[in-house]
Amino acid sequence: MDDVTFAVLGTGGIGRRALEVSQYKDALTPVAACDRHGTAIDFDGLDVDELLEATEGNIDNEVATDGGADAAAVESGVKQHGEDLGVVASEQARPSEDPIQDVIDHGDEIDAVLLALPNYEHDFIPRTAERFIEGGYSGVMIDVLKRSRVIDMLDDRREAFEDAGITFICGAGATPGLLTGAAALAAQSFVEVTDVNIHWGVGLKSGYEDNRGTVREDIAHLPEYDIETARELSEAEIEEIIDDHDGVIEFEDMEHADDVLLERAGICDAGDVTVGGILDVYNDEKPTTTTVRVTGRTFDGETATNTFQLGDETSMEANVNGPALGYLKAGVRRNRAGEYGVFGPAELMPGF
Ligand SMILES: NC(=O)c1ccc[n+]([C@@H]2O[C@H](COP(=O)([O-])OP(=O)(O)OC[C@H]3O[C@@H](n4cnc5c(N)ncnc54)[C@H](O)[C@@H]3O)[C@@H](O)[C@H]2O)c1
Repeated sequence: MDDVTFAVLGTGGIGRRALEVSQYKDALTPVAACDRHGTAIDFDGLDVDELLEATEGNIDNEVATDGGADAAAVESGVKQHGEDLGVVASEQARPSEDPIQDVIDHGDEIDAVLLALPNYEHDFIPRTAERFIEGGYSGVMIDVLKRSRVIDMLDDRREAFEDAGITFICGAGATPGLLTGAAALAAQSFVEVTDVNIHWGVGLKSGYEDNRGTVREDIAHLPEYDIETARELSEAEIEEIIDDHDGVIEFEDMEHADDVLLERAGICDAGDVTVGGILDVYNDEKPTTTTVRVTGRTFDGETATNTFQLGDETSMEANVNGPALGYLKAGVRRNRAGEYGVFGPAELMPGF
């Protein structure tokens, strides 16, 4: 594959690790990275080591997207070791009033854009995609979002993506993402899939501080919260919730887009997919083995369950960013072949 230049929008817990993992993938050159405060751009390739070192312990994960920081964000205080906030701590970055626009303005030199942005506002990623369309971008866009409803919002823009020449890959992290793809592969033994169960275990290897955005969004999946109420929680309230659960939070029946992504790939009905998991905020070790179970009927009348498990040693960061960058490359191949529109991770696997 020819060289692929890519940008990362959001250099929080996920975006920073995406830059790091990209160093181990062939033909991928990170040329731009931004957060809410600034942009680093270098078409010879960003110095990822410098950027990671400068932003270590200095992640901007304010509870804000483009709506401005609110009181909870200010109170949370970005963990800072220098004068500069987030990516601008790197000598390669410049402060910016509109970092995403900086990337859009250089879009003709960027083959793919990885959106490692928060999902506090469900339409933030679709709106960001629209800005790329308006800015004349034609390339690959890929996100690692979790919520089912956002897939529909992206689908609503399918024609606009097609007209623009954009190949949009949605829900391509770990779950949804890697595990959705695994379910699609496991389903190939069957002529009818009756049940897909995804149960994940995450121990936060890189620690709570670096993953505050993801933990807050996960709390929104607890029955007593939603995305709005989780957004309003102060840092102290989040820590109280974590303590109330002794650091181990269990989730059932989550709104994870694996369901709609498997349905749109024709594998099963969204209603036949259940997702749950256990998050251990304070420990490296996974509280349970991440397992995908796909149950179905074979052409010759047997009923069986195909099971896929992740190794317990694989971190959340490894399971999100390896697949995200792999799907990014798959997207670039499609884009270069002239295939545009919206694709989920299951559609990039063997189909029915
Ligand atoms: N699919 C999966 O398996 C999976 C797993 C983990 C996380 N995620 C998702 O990944 C996303 C990112 O998570 P995270 O932990 O890195 O979050 P984070 O809060 O640590 O980082 C978010 C980044 O986005 C930046 N940002 C916000 N608004 C911006 C704007 N207007 N312009 C430019 N940058 C902006 C912030 O500055 C920050 O750098 C979340 O939506 C999370 O749910 C998915």
